[in-house]
Amino acid sequence: MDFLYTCETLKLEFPLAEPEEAKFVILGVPFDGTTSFKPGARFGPTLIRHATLNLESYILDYDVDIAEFPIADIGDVAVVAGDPRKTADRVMETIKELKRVNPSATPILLGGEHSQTLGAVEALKPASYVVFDAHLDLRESYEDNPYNHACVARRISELGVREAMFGIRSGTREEVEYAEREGIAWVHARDYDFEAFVELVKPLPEPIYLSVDIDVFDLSLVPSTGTPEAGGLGFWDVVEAVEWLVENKRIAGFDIMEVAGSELGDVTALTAAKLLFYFIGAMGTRRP
Ligand SMILES: N=C(N)NCCCCNCCCN
Ligand SMILES: [Mn+2]
Ligand SMILES: [Mn+2]
Repeated sequence: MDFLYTCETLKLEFPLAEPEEAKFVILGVPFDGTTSFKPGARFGPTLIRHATLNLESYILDYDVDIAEFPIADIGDVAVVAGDPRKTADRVMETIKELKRVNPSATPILLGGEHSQTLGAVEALKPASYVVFDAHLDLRESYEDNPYNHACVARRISELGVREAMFGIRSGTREEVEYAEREGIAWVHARDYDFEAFVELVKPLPEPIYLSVDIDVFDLSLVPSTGTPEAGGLGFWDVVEAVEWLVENKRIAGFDIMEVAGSELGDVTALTAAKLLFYFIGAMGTRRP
């Protein structure tokens, strides 16, 4: 099928399913219009797809081959350069189009700036937002733009979506106060462990939108992300949390955002691609 706002790009190498029949539908969002530190998020989706070429589709610890799952790749959203709100509108429209033809599809966004998660959340209307991120992203506005990536969790919270955040190690006093006022739970990267995660997400209403800002990982794993921060989580920390959510909660959608770089084979994209495979593997083998 044709979507109004997508364009062709490098696709995954798997035998791909049509979006109408797929269980997983990948959509790239190559937007980097509000990046303030390191550039390159516009290359994120292409870098992740390319990085998948390095990976086996068979997942050893699950004994599953994700190439056997119905996965569609509908390409990238045609971005409105420099305008995060208009681009997020296109993300929203694209996901709505998809859900009209395939209500049971799980959309997977590959970014691109975290600002674009807002469009996916607006389309899917989850009850809760679980996010792995170095940053609180709770600013009212940043650099004169309320749709800057540093504001995305604030905009989502204003929609009445419950939030829980993990791996945090950067924010302002105002953001911390906002979280406190609104009852938004967050766990500092220093205090993160699996038990703390389960305790906070267990009571959250479903369905859940799960967002991984790649900068949640220690910067050794994601050196090219736009606003890297030392002291982050390890790879298996996040995989284990994803596995718990997939097993125990209904997932409305998933994303891996803030992947950036300027060279194929970038470490950051390799981290993202591996996480993508684990998410699909875990979802594809969950108990019905
Ligand atoms: N969500 C984000 N990526 N936020 C990062 C915002 C950039 C804050 N730099 C502040 C630097 C002060 N000297
Ligand atoms: Mn971040
Ligand atoms: Mn973020």
